[in-house]
Amino acid sequence: MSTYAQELKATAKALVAAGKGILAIDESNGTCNKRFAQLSIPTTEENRRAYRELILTTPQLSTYISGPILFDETIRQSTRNGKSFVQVITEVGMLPGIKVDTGAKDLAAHRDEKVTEGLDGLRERIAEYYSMGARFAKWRAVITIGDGIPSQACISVNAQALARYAALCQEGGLVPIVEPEVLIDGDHTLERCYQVTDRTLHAVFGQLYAQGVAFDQMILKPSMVVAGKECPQQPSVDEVAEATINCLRKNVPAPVAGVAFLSGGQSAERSAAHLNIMNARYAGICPWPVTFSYARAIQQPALEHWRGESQRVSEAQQRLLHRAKCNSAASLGEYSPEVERELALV
Ligand SMILES: O=P(O)(O)OC[C@H]1O[C@](O)(COP(=O)(O)O)[C@@H](O)[C@@H]1O
Repeated sequence: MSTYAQELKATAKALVAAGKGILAIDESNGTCNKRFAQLSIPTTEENRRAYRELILTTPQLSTYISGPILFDETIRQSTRNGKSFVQVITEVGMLPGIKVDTGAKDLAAHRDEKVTEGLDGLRERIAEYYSMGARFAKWRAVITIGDGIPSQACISVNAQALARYAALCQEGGLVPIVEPEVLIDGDHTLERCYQVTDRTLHAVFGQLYAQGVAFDQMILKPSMVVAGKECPQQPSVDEVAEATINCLRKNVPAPVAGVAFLSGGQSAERSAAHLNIMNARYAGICPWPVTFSYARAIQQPALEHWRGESQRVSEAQQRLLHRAKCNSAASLGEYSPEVERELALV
């Protein structure tokens, strides 16, 4: 048992407390710059810092957000006035998180498949992040659906790495967020996504068990069971919610502290609607809280409004808070068109 067991249990519980979710702002510089470039925002370190300051200083953010996940560059940054971001986060009662993987790289001998790297030196990096104030971590594995893929090799190596990362985190006092993302890219059906998610979660929990990871001290960050973006038969919100809950109930052990979804390229409204039905209809039969850990589905409207202009910060923050509030409502099964429309009244 980890010497941090009690602390890890308390942290994991706090991350998925009722009405709260996790805010993923851990885009690597490459991904953050890509999002900036799409909106013609100059891709500088100062703009990344200013954007993260906008997010982290949003008034009332902690009403809906238990903790933000940061990137290595961000955890070392401060506000314009010199207050470290970690201090900004902890002062309002949120928990600082950190992405510790170093990215999904091409998997040798397997075309179009990826394996996530970052295990070398991870024990030492975890110790440093803990001493900086981080209390949870994240590692994302990527599973692609396509002709003849995913291979069992891709699923196995990613599941093994996720479990090695999770065990190291618990040893070092960080709650691991275990994120196996089945990508939405492609024209596959909902059924195919279900099969692949089922295989993936089965392998991931097999490895977590085999490597001694404590389920009540971790959070699962899965993708929802959806049809591929290019699939002509798009399922209804109800179908996605039902398939996703069925797949999770089949594979996720009851002691797991919580499930916090990624948004994976779904629209902001759609991600909230799916999460809402899962909670409104199925909360009673799920042994774990079901909430959000979105990046794009919370940030995108704020980023599109800000566009790098300092005079738009306050309105961008209103947009961010609105999405956080909508998803908080969805995590309670209380999201509605009225909640969605509230921003117009601000
Ligand atoms: O490719 P990167 O830079 O690791 O970023 C991937 C992003 O995907 C996420 O895991 C999920 O984000 P989405 O909710 O936008 O799908 C984020 O936490 C992370 O920022």
